[in-house]
Amino acid sequence: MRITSEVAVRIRPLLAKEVLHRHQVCVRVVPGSSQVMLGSDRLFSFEHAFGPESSQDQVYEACVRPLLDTLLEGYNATVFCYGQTGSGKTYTLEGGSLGTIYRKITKVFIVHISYLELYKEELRDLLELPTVHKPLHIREDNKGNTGKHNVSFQLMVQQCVIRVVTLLSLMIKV
Ligand SMILES: Nc1ncnc2c1ncn2[C@@H]1O[C@H](COP(=O)(O)OP(=O)(O)OP(=O)(O)O)[C@@H](O)[C@H]1O
Repeated sequence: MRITSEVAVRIRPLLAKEVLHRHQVCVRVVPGSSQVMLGSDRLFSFEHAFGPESSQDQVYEACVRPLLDTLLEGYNATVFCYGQTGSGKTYTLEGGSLGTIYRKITKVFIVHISYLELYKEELRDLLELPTVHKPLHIREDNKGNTGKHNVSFQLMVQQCVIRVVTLLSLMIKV
């Protein structure tokens, strides 16, 4: 099996409260490149680098759209957001009035979507109403596989992302 991956970094704009507290921007995209400069002398390279002015569409076109084509060729694809709290993961997936993941919805088919967050050791169902908190547990079976109920956790996360991406591809092709 051949696995390829691309890493993109996105720098979000300062929030109003950060501006109010006179926080300073300490990282910037090197113009015309996919590198970011931390401070004045620490350079990091990525496959894609998006500055604070980047739009949801730009991120979508560069990072998600190409996966849909490979998905239709039969490959698996995963979009994974990683970052400290408040760094913009949710915004990138859902942000604005319609986010990267949802903005292409023009027609709805029968779809099954799982949307999970793994924070430290805690699993949260992000589609659950905020008023209904049902803790999910990661369990280990007698073979040492971790999972939620009988489903391999890794497989489950992979499947839910694939389902979302499949949904997007359906929506884009209609
Ligand atoms: N690219 C962006 N442009 C404008 N605002 C943004 C951007 N990215 C994030 N924000 C804003 O920053 C705040 C924090 O973002 P967000 O909630 O997406 O972070 P998060 O990484 O999902 O945090 P957590 O891990 O705590 O859920 C929000 O108010 C969001 O609207």
